[in-house]
Amino acid sequence: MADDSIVQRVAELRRELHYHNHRYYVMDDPVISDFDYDMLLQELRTIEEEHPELVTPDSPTHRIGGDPAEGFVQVEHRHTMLSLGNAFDDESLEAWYRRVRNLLDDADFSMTCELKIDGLAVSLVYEDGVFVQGATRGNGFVGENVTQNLRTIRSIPLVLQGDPPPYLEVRGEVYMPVESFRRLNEERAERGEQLFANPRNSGAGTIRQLDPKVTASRNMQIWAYSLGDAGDVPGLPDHWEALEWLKSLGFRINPNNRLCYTVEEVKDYYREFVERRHGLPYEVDGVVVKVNPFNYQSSLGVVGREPRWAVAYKFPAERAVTRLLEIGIN
Ligand SMILES: NC(=O)c1c(N)nc(OC2CCCC2)nc1O[C@@H]1CCC[C@@H]1O
Repeated sequence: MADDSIVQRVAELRRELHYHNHRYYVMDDPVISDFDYDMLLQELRTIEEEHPELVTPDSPTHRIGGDPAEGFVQVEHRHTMLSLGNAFDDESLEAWYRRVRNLLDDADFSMTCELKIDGLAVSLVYEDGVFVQGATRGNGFVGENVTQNLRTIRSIPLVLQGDPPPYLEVRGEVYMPVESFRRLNEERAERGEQLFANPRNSGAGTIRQLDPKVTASRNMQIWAYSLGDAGDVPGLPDHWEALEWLKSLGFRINPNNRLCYTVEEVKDYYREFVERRHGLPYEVDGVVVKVNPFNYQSSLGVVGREPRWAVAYKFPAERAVTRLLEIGIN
């Protein structure tokens, strides 16, 4: 049985490694060298090998899980994962805005504008601050349990910082960065294998791999974009505060999110990213506009599976050839 000093050292190493993992993979701002990080990880691995009774599932040494799964177990989402209605031009965005204002008796309200990441929506469940279950969106009600694969994504925290509630669900979009997609296709071309059509397909395929080692070998990332349900965390007045709070817990929140107070500001944000979208290291297919205050979200409610309080303002479609040339495939 390990003596107290070993148990203390293991707890200290885990705290340090989760912190440095957060600095490197979530903040992209490491404070120690890769070498020093690896030394800490190796020290923990050595102790865990000598004292297997100390190993815990949330240990930073266990990001790349066990054996390949036979298939995926289904998971029912505690709160339905909603879809988004689309707007394709300023008129339909303004029509959405007017409908919302009418339903809110002409109240003023702020809106969050977020880039619509072109990836795979996932649900992350944490109990007592520890990552316990990850699932794909599926049909919105039932998804696939892909916990082992999501654990390999370094920007998904295994242990939360701050003071999380006993149960917390967070939603995010998992994606393959464009550069990783290009490199993956280069390797596949060299091996004469079939190429992936785009980062979204290769990302979706990677998350639905049966073998977590394959997922771990591809540089998948996540942007967290909402709570599972605003009701899970009483005391947060609106979505913008919820995103700030999620960031304080250790989630990776997109720095381009913007709080807007008028539909003109929303249009400015949209036009800014029509220009900037191809300079981003990940694919986006529009802007998600959300009514910010939670009380307004709940009074607006949901129609079918689409919230009245959100809309996806899509970027104009592009000629596929131009796109392939732009990301360097010709
Ligand atoms: N893809 C995204 O970046 C994104 C986002 N930034 N924010 C949301 O908010 C949800 C919450 C209520 C309805 C949509 N959804 C997103 O993606 C959705 C998930 C399922 C279908 C879309 O991909």
